[in-house]
Amino acid sequence: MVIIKNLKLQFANKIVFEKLNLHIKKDAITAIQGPSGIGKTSLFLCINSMIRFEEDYKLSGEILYKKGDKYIDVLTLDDYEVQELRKEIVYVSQHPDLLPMSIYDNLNFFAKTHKIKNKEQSIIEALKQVYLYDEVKDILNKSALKLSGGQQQRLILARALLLKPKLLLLDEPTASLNESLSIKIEKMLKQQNTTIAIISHFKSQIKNIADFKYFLEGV
Ligand SMILES: Nc1ncnc2c1ncn2[C@@H]1O[C@H](COP(=O)(O)OP(=O)(O)OP(=O)(O)O)[C@@H](O)[C@H]1O
Repeated sequence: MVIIKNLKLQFANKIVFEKLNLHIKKDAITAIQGPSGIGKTSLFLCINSMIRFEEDYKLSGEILYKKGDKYIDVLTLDDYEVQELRKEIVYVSQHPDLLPMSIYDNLNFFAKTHKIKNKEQSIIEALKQVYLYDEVKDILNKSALKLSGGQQQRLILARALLLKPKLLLLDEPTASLNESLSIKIEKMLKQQNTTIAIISHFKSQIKNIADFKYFLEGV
């Protein structure tokens, strides 16, 4: 689904990674590990091309993404093509980036822009998938920013699942959750019929869900 060849990323004069080669296989879960600051989040931002919003960066190599039955190189896309790409590749940040709106509207906004069918039912389903529905069903019109860290993290995961992405990039998706919720979320992710790449520093999590593993090492 994604083939990364000889990727090099640099901010100003600092090389983050180079000669990076990696495959994200369709319908499998690929785990990305590595020490703090090695470039895991930056790698995800390269894959969905959000890196282009950063200042003073240089990116070279190839990120081949299978769109339909042909591969496109993410590095060569124009802004419109990138916008379209982000409907298929959804990134879930480790820092919940919720909008200053109600819980419901945080989902509804994206459901509308992505033209999700059976919107209301799909929103409820997504909240149930992340084990949040029972906690928020009576406060759906309250601000999402008032939720706890763990609830916010599950809400942005629900938002991503709602969009039914072809590739889901998860950056430490359970970092703010307790162990029992983390295990439930892991099981749910394992049952998804989608391609997932996940950054995680939890060895047990990687053991539980990863089909393939990569460990990023310093340059
Ligand atoms: N916009 C930026 N401008 C300059 N340097 C940056 C920028 N974004 C990230 N970096 C640097 O690039 C390196 C990789 O950062 P990144 O966040 O990708 O690492 P990470 O492996 O995800 O770390 P962590 O596990 O702590 O989240 C770090 O040294 C970071 O300071």
